[in-house]
Amino acid sequence: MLAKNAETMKALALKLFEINAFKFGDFKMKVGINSPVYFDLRVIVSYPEVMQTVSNLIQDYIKEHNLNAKHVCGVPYTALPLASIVSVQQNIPMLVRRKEAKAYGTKKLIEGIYSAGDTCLIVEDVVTSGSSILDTVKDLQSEGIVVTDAVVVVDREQGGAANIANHSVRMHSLFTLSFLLNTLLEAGKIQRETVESVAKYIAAVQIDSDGNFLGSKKEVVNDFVRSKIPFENRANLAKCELAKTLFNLMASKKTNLCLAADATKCSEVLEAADKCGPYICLLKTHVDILEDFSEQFVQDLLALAKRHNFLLMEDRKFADIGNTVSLQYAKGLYKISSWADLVTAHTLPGRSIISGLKAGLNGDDGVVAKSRGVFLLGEMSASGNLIDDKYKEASAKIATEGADVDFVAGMVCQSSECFAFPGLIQLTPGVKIDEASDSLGQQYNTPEYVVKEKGADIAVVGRGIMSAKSLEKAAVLYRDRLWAAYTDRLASKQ
Ligand SMILES: O=c1ccn([C@@H]2O[C@H](COP(=O)(O)O)[C@@H](O)[C@H]2O)c(=O)[nH]1
Repeated sequence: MLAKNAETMKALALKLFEINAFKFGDFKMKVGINSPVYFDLRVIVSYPEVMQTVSNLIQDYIKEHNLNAKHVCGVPYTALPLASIVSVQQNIPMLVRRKEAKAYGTKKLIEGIYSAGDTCLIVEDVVTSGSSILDTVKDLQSEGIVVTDAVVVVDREQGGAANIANHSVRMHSLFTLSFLLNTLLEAGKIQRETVESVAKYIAAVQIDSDGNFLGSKKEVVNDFVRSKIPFENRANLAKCELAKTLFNLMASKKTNLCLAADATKCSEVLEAADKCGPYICLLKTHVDILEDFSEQFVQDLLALAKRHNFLLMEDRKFADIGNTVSLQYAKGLYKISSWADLVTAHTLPGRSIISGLKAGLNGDDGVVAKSRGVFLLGEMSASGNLIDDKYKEASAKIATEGADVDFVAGMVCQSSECFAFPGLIQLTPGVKIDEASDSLGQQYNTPEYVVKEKGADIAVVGRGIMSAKSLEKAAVLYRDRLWAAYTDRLASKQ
């Protein structure tokens, strides 16, 4: 790395983390193995300043190391725009490798003007085994083009460089995974445990001299699965300030119980909030079922939340177009954005659901987006609900990718398969100790089952507490069982 670029590199590493081009969790890789760390450099096309910085660094590297070649070729598809910028700014003619030969016409695999014997420099975004680079090298070589060097943005340090070197191509990387991890550690963005568990995984999952993953022949332990990380550590990974606050509150108060205070009189909600307040991290409301809603109720509820240290979530399940959602959130009788720390929303309208909510905070009441957040619905507990795997996957993408992830505190869902990112909170409703269902489609599971088997971080309990003879005793019982299930989950081997 050039000394003059050291600061730029560090700033870029932090920016890549901020824009989710670099994330931690439990990710399925192309090679079929799960990984605790994932790079998605496809997102950088949405950040022109990041594209410019990365391509400047590639160009500096090429000049500094005299990697002169007659052509430049990006490995499809993520590296194509980077290679294009290098080509234009350095005046090096580009070659484009097709992933599939055209079914008609020339049937060429390499587009551009070249002659056998020409040299070509490869540009790639991320290298794991190096197989994508080698596929491109093979197609270039079959046209008689000479490839000796490849510049990559990130080397995951799993043996890709050696694999490529076995085919007589030198790999040069701007970033190594270790550099990125250390930069995030130094900046306080991740903890030492994160660095150690990623390093342990990378050391265990290296490729052998035949280019195969050693880890694929044995059980790979990814101890970066979110259910194995304590809440206080997950707080450091959260992109949303409210998620950080909630994780820390859960860890310090030792509770992962959310009370669904579903009552139709304000006095009943306030009574439940006062009696159960010391044992909960979150109190969930449906203010539209209150028959006597008033501004005074909001003030009283806020005072109880402060006294007993819990957050408020209005389970509004917003689902309209952005403009309507912004008005439903901030205006009307309930002025939800002025008092609810968190709200829930369906992902049915797409990403505009989040921008609509954020727009609702642009009014003149002084509430800032940093002090608010949303839980997106990824699954429902109602039997026969219409959510399928495709919808679930798309919802998880909205929660984990793009500029608005700083507003997403977590997902309302029934299982850990819904999302992998440990900086998000899984909120699971449908929890009751002694019943499996109600007469209107609600399905229940026990506290132990939802936390240990299904990955719930916070369990939502409504009638299990609200219908009990003693609200306080019921809250203590659920709090104790849920917290014990969480500590068992952390301690268990699998
Ligand atoms: O999928 C979902 C989403 C939200 N809920 C809400 O949680 C509570 C559950 O109440 P219980 O009395 O414990 O059944 C309620 O407010 C629902 O609106 C859900 O149940 N399922």
